[in-house]
Formats: sequence, structure tokens, C-alpha cells
Amino acid sequence: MRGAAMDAIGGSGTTPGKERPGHERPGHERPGQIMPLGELVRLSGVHKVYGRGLAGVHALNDINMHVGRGELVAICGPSGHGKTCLLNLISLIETVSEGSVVIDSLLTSTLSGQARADLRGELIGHVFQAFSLVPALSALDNVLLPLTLRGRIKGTALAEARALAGELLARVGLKTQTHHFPDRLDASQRQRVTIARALVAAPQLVVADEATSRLDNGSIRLVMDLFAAQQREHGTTFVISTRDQRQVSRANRTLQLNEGRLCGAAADTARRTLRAQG
Ligand SMILES: Nc1ncnc2c1ncn2[C@@H]1O[C@H](COP(=O)(O)OP(=O)(O)OP(=O)(O)O)[C@@H](O)[C@H]1O
Repeated sequence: MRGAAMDAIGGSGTTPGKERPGHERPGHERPGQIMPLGELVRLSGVHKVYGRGLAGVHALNDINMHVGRGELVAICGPSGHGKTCLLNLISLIETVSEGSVVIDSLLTSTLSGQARADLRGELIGHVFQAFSLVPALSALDNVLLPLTLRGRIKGTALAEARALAGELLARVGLKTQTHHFPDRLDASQRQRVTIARALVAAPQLVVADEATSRLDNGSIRLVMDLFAAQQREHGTTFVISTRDQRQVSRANRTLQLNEGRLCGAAADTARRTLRAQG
């Protein structure tokens, strides 16, 4: 079960009792890697190639961007142009072919696979395109996974965690479905469970890949209101991919991906900002 549960949340479970990478922070010691105050994510000269040689797919080319703490940045672009790939690099599920990804002042390419997974568990909530719920768990227990995978929680802590999970489900419109199993939920409801699950551990960064693609207007509004409340109340940072103009209109910033490149005014602004920040 633990393996399936870890897969469901992107292998982001942490090892109970093991010191978290945040205590070591090897990136802090690297000259030039300290971020300007207020910046959580920085990608510099990032390329991603799948496969090799002539058969290689150049999914991302020379990506330079940053995301400020508490910002909601929307990544837009046609299907197959690299949005999922970019989000998977930011959430440390995949690694770059070239360039660097710095999260919370850590140069992530210097980290071991386990340290990257630990950092992901500590900092990042991910909403995947595929809903990846554990079939044997209720909606509430699926939402609780990021907390229960960190180790056994009992007593008051468990009661508080269950109350929080129930509140998040209610805020995405699933108050009466908390004890339903995934096979009793429709696509929209399953997608909203994954959104609640990404938020339950109060991550600093939420990466959401087409998180509202199955939702009607009312549910999209609920989710975007919840994201805005998390930004306001917890300073949560969001990087989302979307083709939905209602979501784009609520983003602090929009970046356009075309054929694996950030393009147009959005990319120029990102490059200028990065240059100005040195
Ligand atoms: N694991 C992989 N192996 C080989 N090619 C891949 C892999 N993952 C993605 N690609 C390729 O990388 C490119 C970018 O894919 P990606 O899924 O990031 O696009 P996308 O903009 O998210 O598309 P969609 O909106 O349809 O999800 C595509 O050409 C895709 O076929």
C-alpha cells in the first residue's frame, strides 16, 4: 500500500525519522546560488531532451524563468509544447538535460534522488493530470496521504489532520463525498480530491497540471477561490498549467510556451527580470 500511495502523490513520501534535506541545504553554500528575497523558483538555461540522437525529442529549450513567493503563475500553450514537462522539472519529478533548477535557494541538480524526493515531500504539492488516487482509500484518506506518509499520526494530531482534510474537501464542493471511495466519484470529483490532497500539508509550492480540466464553471471558481485564499493566508506559491481563460485571468503572471520555448512578451519580461536580479 505504501508503494502505491507514494506513487499516487509522485513518490514524495519522506523517510520517517530521517533528517530532512532542509537541515543540510547544500545549495546555500554555493556562491551565486542564494536567491533574491522573495523568489522561490528559478530556472536558468534549462533544456529537456527525451531520448538520444536523431530520435531525441527536445521538449524544452533554453527556459529562463523565476516564480516569486506567493505568486500564482500560469503556464499556457498548445498541447504537446512542454507544459507538463516544465511542471515536472519544477516539482522535481524529472531532472533537466542541461541548465539548473533552484528551489528555495537549493540547486536541485546537486541533490541525490532521495534528497530530491524528501525536498518534494517537504515543500511541494502536486496536482497531476492523471488523478492517481488510491482506490482502496476514501476521499478523506486520499487527501490525508501526504501527512500519513510522513509517519504515523495519532490522537489530537490525527483528529486535526482529518478535520483539515474534511474542510479542504468541503471547500472544493465535496462535503458530502468525504467517505466515498474513488470508484464512486466522477472525474470532476476525483480531480477535486487531488487538489485538496495537494494542499493538505500546507506546501510552500503547489504545482498543478491542468488541475481544472474536468471541472464546470462553479467548481473552477471554488478551486480558484481556494488557491487565492491559500496565497493570501499562507503565502502559498502556485505554478499551474491551463488552457482555461478564467484561470489565466486570475493569475498574477502568465508565461506562454510554444514548441518548448517561453515566447513573446512573457519570456522577454522573465529574461529582463532575471538579468536585473543578476
Ligand atoms: N517521457 C517522455 N518520453 C518521450 N517524449 C516525451 C515524454 N514526455 C513528454 N514527451 C514529449 O515532450 C513534448 C512535450 O510534452 P508535454 O507533455 O510536456 O506537453 P504539454 O504541453 O503538457 O501537452 P498537453 O497539454 O497535451 O499535456 C511532446 O512532444 C511529448 O511527446
